[in-house]
Amino acid sequence: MELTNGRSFDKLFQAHTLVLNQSLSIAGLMSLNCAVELGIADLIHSHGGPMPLSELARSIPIPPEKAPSLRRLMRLLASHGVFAAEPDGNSESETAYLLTPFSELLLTKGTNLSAFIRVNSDPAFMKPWFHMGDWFKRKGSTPFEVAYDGKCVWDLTKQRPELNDMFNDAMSCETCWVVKAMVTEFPQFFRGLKSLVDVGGGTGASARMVAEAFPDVKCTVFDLPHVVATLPESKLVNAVGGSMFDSIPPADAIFLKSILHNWSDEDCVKILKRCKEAVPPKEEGGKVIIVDMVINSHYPKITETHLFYDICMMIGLGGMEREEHEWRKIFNNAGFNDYKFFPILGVYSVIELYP
Ligand SMILES: C[S@@+](CC[C@H](N)C(=O)[O-])C[C@H]1O[C@@H](n2cnc3c(N)ncnc32)[C@H](O)[C@@H]1O
Ligand SMILES: O=c1cc(-c2ccc(O)cc2)oc2c(O)c(O)ccc12
Repeated sequence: MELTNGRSFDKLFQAHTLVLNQSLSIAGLMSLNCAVELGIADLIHSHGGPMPLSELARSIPIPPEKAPSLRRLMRLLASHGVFAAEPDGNSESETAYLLTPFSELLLTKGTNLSAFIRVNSDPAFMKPWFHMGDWFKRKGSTPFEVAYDGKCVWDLTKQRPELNDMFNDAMSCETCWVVKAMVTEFPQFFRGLKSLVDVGGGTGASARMVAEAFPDVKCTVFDLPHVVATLPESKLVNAVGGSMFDSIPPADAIFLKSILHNWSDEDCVKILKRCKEAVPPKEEGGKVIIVDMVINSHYPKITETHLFYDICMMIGLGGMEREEHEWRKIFNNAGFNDYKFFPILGVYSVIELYP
């Protein structure tokens, strides 16, 4: 038959479902962003137990006629595991909502990932996605640069402080979460160090966490001058402005989290050469600690996240996510022949390079 082209009707409708599903996947991200804007996770948390929809509607608060829309929003979010839904014990027709491990990561108290959701659903940061097709047909640059008249992320954030703050807050909330896990569960990476420089350390979140957990380690955050200029005075960490392509302040260890995936292979080699100049030899405890992604195919959700990030790096920064053999090539080209991969932090691996 013409329509099925030899395929079963079921197969055809599975494909049809996938096309419709993918073409509306924005509903997932933007509904999540809406939940962040409305502070729904905090409201359920303050309620202290399963929260009936009507109470949630009153606490946001929303006009009564929007309650059915809130029910639809919560139904989608619950189907994605953001919240859990159960029948309300006091009313047959109502549903009550609870937090899940996902929405616990949205609570403002503590380390939360709300700023990360906000940046990825912000119109200014979404704009480059609309220029992807156009960019493919041209030479050079990135979709971000096509969207912003040749400006890269760092040019735009330098020019627009509100975007600088939004980007840095997003990076730092996510990093706090990861580095907190690292210092508590894997302290061996930092033990014995006398000094550490967090290169591209943004708001200094990682450096502060390491300094708090290891008071003997002198911690420095090194980033572009316009980023370092926004940091408050701190007794805990030094802040140094500059470019990692020029020179990096010396230390026992250089820490690079979510830096190298922003850059091309050639730029990564340049950065790592500067890192090598900044640390003492392995025998004296020198090392570079990288926290970044290594594409693998062990867990489908992790692999999918790596591939999403890879495209995000392509549109935003001209960077990429890499497989282990691609990382090895970069390390060797930068003069590091001794390194170890530790796939221990979910989507992230820790990689130690020894000079
Ligand atoms: C994706 S963010 C990562 C921030 C932080 N390491 C984290 O994981 O949250 C990249 C950082 O690199 C910084 N950066 C960009 N170009 C740089 C350069 N040439 N020298 C130093 N830092 C740079 C940016 O300002 C930004 O803070
Ligand atoms: O999660 C992100 C998002 C970006 C990003 C998104 C959209 C743009 O137009 C530019 C950048 O950049 C990131 C990044 O550089 C990083 O190292 C980690 C996460 C993200």
